[in-house]
Amino acid sequence: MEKHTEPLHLFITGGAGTGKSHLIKCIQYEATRILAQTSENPDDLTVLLTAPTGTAAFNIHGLTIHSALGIFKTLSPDHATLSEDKINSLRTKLENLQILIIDEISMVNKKLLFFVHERLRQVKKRPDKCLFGGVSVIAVGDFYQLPPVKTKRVDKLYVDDPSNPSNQLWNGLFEIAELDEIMRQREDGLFAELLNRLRVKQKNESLTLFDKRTLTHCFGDGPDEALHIYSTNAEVDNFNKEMIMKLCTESKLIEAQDFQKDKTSGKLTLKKESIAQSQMYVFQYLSFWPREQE
Ligand SMILES: Nc1ncnc2c1ncn2[C@@H]1O[C@H](COP(=O)(O)OP(=O)(O)OP(=O)(O)O)[C@@H](O)[C@H]1O
Repeated sequence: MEKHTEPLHLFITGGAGTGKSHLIKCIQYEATRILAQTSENPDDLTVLLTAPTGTAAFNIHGLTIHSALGIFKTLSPDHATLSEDKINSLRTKLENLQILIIDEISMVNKKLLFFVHERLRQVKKRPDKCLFGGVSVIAVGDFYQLPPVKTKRVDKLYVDDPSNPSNQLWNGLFEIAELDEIMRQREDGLFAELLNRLRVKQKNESLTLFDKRTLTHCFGDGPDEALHIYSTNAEVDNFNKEMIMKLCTESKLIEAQDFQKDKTSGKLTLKKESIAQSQMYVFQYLSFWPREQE
């Protein structure tokens, strides 16, 4: 791989289960291996795997964008530039970074992407116009999935708004690659195709008769150990209770003790009323099982 190739801006998209996360792990592995050959120190961090939330980052064994690039959650303009001290310590970690991978890009808004651009530019000591400081960016995700929190429509990445200076960081810049084969349900083609149709459906569009039939056909209890998904908490509780009763043969009554802080002394005191409530709660669940003979 040439050391000074033009930076890549690639958006990999596709519906749920098409293998986006799987693919980026492969890209990270291969790119790290290849770039290690051109680095002076093979242990240099050349590829960074990130996601906008902790859960999404955990799923790909990566870091959150905020922690990886020293970005504050508030995204306040005061923090767009880091102090020299902080930027230096970030620079020691990222000075050889060549590829930034961002998973779940649908949850990133224009402001956050601007902070990413700014931070990389500072780390790489590049001028304003140098997009993402010359680092290649591979964004992965599906705009039909979760949107960014508390973001107006115009601040969403895919909304083309030339009046917004951050618009140029996404619209017209990223090349699109689409994965169109669902890998997660690959043994059930009919169901996978139905999921693809649901993906692009509007709330006010009703299901076709064919799709309704396919879904009805999917109803069933399945094996007990399989993950069950219900639409209400009451149904979840019922199923959990049933399973507990099936699996547990012994019962124990545990007395709960609830404490509260005394406003005058500041000490914790036992709360009388709620003990009864707690006991009832425990009893409600445990009384289904046969009690031990006293
Ligand atoms: N090329 C492949 N061959 C076989 N299995 C694959 C392939 N790509 C992905 N998978 C499997 O398909 C499942 C879904 O993949 P993955 O989680 O990467 O999809 P995704 O597009 O990121 O989904 P989501 O949008 O829901 O996060 C995983 O179990 C993964 O191991």
